[in-house]
Amino acid sequence: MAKIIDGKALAKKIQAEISTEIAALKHRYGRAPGLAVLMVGDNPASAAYVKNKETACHKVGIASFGKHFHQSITQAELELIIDELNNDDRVDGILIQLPLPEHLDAIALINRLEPTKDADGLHPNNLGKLVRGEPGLRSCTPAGVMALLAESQIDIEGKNAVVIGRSILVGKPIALMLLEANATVTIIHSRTKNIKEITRQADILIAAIGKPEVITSDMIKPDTVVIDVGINRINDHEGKSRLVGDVDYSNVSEIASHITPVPGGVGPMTVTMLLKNTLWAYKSKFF
Ligand SMILES: NC(=O)C1=CN([C@@H]2O[C@H](COP(=O)(O)OP(=O)(O)OC[C@H]3O[C@@H](n4cnc5c(N)ncnc54)[C@H](OP(=O)(O)O)[C@@H]3O)[C@@H](O)[C@H]2O)C=CC1
Ligand SMILES: Nc1nc(=O)c2c([nH]1)NC[C@@H]1CN(c3ccc(C(=O)N[C@@H](CCC(=O)O)C(=O)O)cc3)C=[N+]21
Repeated sequence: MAKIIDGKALAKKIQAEISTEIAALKHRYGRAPGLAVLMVGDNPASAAYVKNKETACHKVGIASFGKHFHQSITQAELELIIDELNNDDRVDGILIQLPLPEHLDAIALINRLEPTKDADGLHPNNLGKLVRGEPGLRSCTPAGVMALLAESQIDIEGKNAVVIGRSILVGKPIALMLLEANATVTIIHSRTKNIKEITRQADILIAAIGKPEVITSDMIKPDTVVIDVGINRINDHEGKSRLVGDVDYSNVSEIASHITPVPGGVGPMTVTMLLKNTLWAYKSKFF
């Protein structure tokens, strides 16, 4: 049976550290760190996630400048709001909740963010720093995955790491971080052939696909470390809605060496890294 990598527990531990650090710094600097989350429309999954972030901000002492806009907001209106937040000294981090409605150009909005306030690490400046191995704001989910591997004392150097998914938000930055940690990295995507042959070579397998339970136990070799980034809402046999990952947890956990559950794995770490990035941006203003 695989060891369960407990993301909820690690998130709690790191959030307690963040909270202590903020309590000390806010007196010295005269204000708390601030995070603005921009959400457009009412995608229920996004709404739940935004709420989680606000609760977490409140817990650690980060001021929340959350803004929720109607589906019909225009590109120009959002650009103006981003400019205002870029110039607002109380705001250290800004996150644009993705995906945005079709009529909006997400890339143009991300490019407009002040890179030092890009709490999600998606601005080209920050992704460029990641590619070059320079310090900078790192994407939250990938940073959360790396923190989980470190906490579980998983050896990365020289290991075969296979990442399934190549999005800018998750797959690509995870692959780069694993490379930075000296893994031999393979990226699988929807056009990859013979996927199972590749996943069976993995010492570390990261699933970031967005399809429920598609990674099955025949796709991995025994003792693989399995990190499940996927968050999928499905209806079970009784018609009840529940969250599952991209990994068939019950079967894969029989043969993997370590595995992250969904919920309680990568998700809580994403929120925690967002808080950590906001604190980092705040501190870099004063140091
Ligand atoms: N736990 C967390 O904190 C977070 C979880 N998520 C979850 O992670 C998952 C991935 O998110 P995201 O990266 O944004 O999703 P995207 O849809 O942007 O990317 C999915 C990737 O998976 C690839 N893919 C799709 N189907 C297959 C397949 N059958 N075989 C191989 N590759 C495939 C796609 O390939 P191609 O590029 O060729 O289309 C693409 O690169 C989602 O479930 C999302 O909800 C996301 C962010 C944070
Ligand atoms: N710009 C941007 N950055 C993101 O990082 C981003 C985004 N947009 N859009 C949507 C996805 C999705 N995502 C999640 C983060 C945490 C949980 C999370 O906390 N999940 C809990 C469960 C939550 C529940 O029960 O509903 C868990 O897995 O234990 C889920 C999903 C971040 N995303």
